[in-house]
Amino acid sequence: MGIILGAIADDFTGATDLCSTWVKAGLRVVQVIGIPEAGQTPRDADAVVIALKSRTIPADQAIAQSLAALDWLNAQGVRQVVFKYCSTFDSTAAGNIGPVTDALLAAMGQDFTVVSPAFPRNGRTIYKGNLFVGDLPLAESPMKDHPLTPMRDSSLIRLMDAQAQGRTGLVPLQTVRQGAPAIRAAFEHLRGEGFRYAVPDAVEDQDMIALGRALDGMALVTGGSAVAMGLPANLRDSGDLGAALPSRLPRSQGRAVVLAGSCSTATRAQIAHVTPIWPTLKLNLDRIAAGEDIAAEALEWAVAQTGPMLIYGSSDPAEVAENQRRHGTMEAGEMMERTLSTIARGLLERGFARFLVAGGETSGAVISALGVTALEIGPEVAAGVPWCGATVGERELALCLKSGNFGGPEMFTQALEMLDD
Ligand SMILES: Nc1ncnc2c1ncn2[C@@H]1O[C@H](COP(=O)(O)OP(=O)(O)O)[C@@H](O)[C@H]1O
Ligand SMILES: O=C(O)[C@@H](O)C(=O)COP(=O)(O)O
Repeated sequence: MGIILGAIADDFTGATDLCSTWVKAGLRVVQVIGIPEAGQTPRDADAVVIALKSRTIPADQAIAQSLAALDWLNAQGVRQVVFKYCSTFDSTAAGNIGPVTDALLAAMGQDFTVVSPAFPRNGRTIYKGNLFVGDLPLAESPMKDHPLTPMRDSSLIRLMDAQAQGRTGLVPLQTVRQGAPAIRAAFEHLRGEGFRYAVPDAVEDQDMIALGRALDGMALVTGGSAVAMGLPANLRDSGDLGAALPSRLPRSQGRAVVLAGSCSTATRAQIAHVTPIWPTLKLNLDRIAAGEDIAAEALEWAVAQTGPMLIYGSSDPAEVAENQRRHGTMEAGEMMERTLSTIARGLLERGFARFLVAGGETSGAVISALGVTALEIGPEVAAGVPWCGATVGERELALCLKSGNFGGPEMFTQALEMLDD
């Protein structure tokens, strides 16, 4: 039948989140790391998700990478493309969600799309065009202190106005609740009025399902993983899907480590949970910046430990702000990502085979350093966080890429217990 759905994800945790959504909906999904070679086509896949690390890079580079990913997806003959970004609309002041959306629309010859980061199951809801994280508006949530993409406005309409070229209109909850035909009519109305993007309100999964129905035939869809929830049903109706394969836990033997670069409230709670029960090592950014070989020190420490362990850079907002003041915002982030990546590579060489990586940017850096090119999506540890399998050389690895914001406090231990054999 061939690949029907394609997605371009702006980070690696976001890509696995989307893959997991589609696997649960019965699609056969392949996640590829970066843009595959021109002639390289995954077999037996209904959907391919291309994981980029384009969330915080300069907008022109994010556009170029996204357009190259689109070219590859088009060559596979996909019918619909999802541009997957974060359910908390993580973006820098300069973009990249707006500029990439505009570039994809132009390249696809389209003039209208949806903007829907809502993810009700993880507490991301949209009401009157404002994004909420749990009980708090986005700008009052811990996302206001994100190291690279601090979110200081909750209005998706204003955020899009600031980033994108066209106008953004609202599809209110009352309309969404009337179902797919009413949502479609609202899209047509907005489009007729010259709007280029529609933000539909959504507070429950049923809103996402109705929205998914209304998106049947829309060439480009943009948003979080939940916007893609309803899309497989459209394909199933048309009889275009192959038989679903059961997802399975990765078969990997080897030692386990959690590598955390996320500084989110959720990740810091997960770190606090394992600190009394696991060996833990915190990396010091000042020492990294001073050129000390922190990675070598960490590797020596890791091989001397027994059982699962945690190596992390994560700090609270005050320490992150101080590090950024001393070393620069992007520089501090990159130094920590580089160090965690070097450690990951060293651990792989020392027989570690189970890696849980906390943080989207961090996962991008670590997975690339491990030489992983594709992921097989397995069962979920928490909503949006699946275990994944990957082959590197002759080795089978188990990888869990955890979005900074996802998972309860016990998630690290729960994840590794799932693999115990
Ligand atoms: N102590 C620290 N000081 C400054 N930046 C840090 C520190 N620890 C980690 N970082 C950086 O913060 C960023 C966290 O982003 P990310 O990995 O995407 O996490 P999340 O999934 O929570 O968004 C990374 O670039 C990481 O290197
Ligand atoms: O949509 C989401 O929240 C996630 O899929 C996501 O994009 C994760 O990004 P990070 O929080 O930076 O890991």
